[in-house]
Amino acid sequence: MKISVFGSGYVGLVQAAVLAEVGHDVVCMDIDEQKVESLSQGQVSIFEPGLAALVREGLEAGRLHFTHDDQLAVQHGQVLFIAVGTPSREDGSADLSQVLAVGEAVARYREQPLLVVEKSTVPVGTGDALRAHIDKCLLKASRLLQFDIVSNPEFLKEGSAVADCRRPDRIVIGCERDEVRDTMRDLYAPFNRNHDRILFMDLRSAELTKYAANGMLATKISFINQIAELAEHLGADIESVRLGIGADSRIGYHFIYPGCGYGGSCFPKDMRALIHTAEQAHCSSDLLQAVETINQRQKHKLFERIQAFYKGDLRGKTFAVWGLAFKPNTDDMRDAPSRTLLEALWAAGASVRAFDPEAMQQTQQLYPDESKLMLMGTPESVLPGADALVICTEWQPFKAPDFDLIQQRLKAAVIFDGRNLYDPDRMADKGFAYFPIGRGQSCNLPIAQQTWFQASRSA
Ligand SMILES: NC(=O)c1ccc[n+]([C@@H]2O[C@H](COP(=O)([O-])OP(=O)(O)OC[C@H]3O[C@@H](n4cnc5c(N)ncnc54)[C@H](O)[C@@H]3O)[C@@H](O)[C@H]2O)c1
Ligand SMILES: O=c1ccn([C@@H]2O[C@H](COP(=O)(O)OP(=O)(O)O[C@H]3O[C@H](CO)[C@@H](O)[C@H](O)[C@H]3O)[C@@H](O)[C@H]2O)c(=O)[nH]1
Repeated sequence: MKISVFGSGYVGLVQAAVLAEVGHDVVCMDIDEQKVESLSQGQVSIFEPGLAALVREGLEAGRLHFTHDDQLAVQHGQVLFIAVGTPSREDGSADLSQVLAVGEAVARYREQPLLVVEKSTVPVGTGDALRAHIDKCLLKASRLLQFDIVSNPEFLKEGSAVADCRRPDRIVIGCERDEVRDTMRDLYAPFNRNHDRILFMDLRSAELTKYAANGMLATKISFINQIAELAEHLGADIESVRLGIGADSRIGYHFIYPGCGYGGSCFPKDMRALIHTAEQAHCSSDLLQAVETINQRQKHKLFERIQAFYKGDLRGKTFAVWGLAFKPNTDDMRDAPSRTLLEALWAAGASVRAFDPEAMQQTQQLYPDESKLMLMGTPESVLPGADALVICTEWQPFKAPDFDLIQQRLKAAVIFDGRNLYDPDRMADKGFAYFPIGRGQSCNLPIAQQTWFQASRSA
């Protein structure tokens, strides 16, 4: 099938490459000329396991093409995916200007019937608004076009985007006509062989499904982080609690890892947009707001812990940071919790030496001032002379490090762990002052709480 994909970011590029892999003839369009140029030569600027090889295979097979010519791209496919950005506006709502711009290109250049598929995450009602926008543009240009709007939200996770697209848990399709359903079923047939993963529904339900999925996942994270805070204050261990609740199959082990808050390009933005949508619809959004508030607090947790340990004076101190990307296996720094930490440390007069296996270039572009941030080539090289080690992202190589080496190189054996990678008892045995998240007595409680805790234990 001939397919056009607008946007060659994490979603558009992966979708285009995976569709080309199964035999579709795909043209991927982006307004970023430099990106198009590099992609046409098989150079992928984002880090996503398996993606670069897949793009090169698609190019070599002649089934994947990149262009910045919107006319060519609009005219190519019988199905056109919109995978452009939908960033937050100041009031939290989703900025749909990139989506509407694609609609304008459709109205300007398309002559044959077309399925316009929303792949971007867009608020409920966007499908209707997009249809009205295209109709308005057509009317203005005195043109006629037969087109349908389909909602087909994307659920891929960064770091496993190719695998998620090849084997989706479900394929949600919101549309209105049987003929459209048949085309979408044909398009996704290679991904739907072993059991039927396609869920057809109406447009608005499909749009809401995407936000509800992210809302549910974000809620799980803020829930466990709130319980982690409680565990700290009560002298309980959140890691035992996590296992204890995860064993209940109704709860499960997924997405209940406590940490230094959720980040990335999706959860924070989509939670804000969902809250905005609820407000616009005069519905309550208390739960969603609480999830966001808890997350904001959680992102400051590491800094607060560090500040408490050094009694509020961080001037002249240096911190070694492991992990900058918002999660492992990506180089994405969008809304990464590490950024909250770095910026707070700098504001308090400290400097940072940091390492991340993939996000160094992105970080360098964001924070070029070397007097504040020194980016080093290995995890070990950030340690010499640093006052403490801080862990923001749970990359594999950080999970079993050489603790003797850490101890030798740091000024003092102090670790603040935003991802609970190590066993507190073993760390104490090794002579570390170790501060994880939600692990009872190891969490550097303020003195008043420690006194209360000790008193309540001996009572
Ligand atoms: N990143 C994820 O993990 C993920 C997962 C699921 C859904 N989503 C959603 O998918 C959408 C895209 O996300 P992303 O992370 O791929 O964004 P991105 O910023 O990585 O990529 C968007 C791309 O669209 C291009 N673009 C902008 N306007 C354009 C236009 N008019 N025509 C063609 N290209 C245009 C940009 O140059 C950019 O390359 C968002 O709505 C996001 O919420 C993202
Ligand atoms: O138990 C957990 C799981 C995740 N996180 C954090 O949550 C954030 C998001 O993680 P993840 O969901 O794995 O990454 P994303 O790539 O942002 O994917 C989410 O956002 C995408 C964009 O909408 C959706 O498509 C995916 O289904 C959804 O998982 C990261 O900062 C993680 O560190 C935790 O703190 N604890």
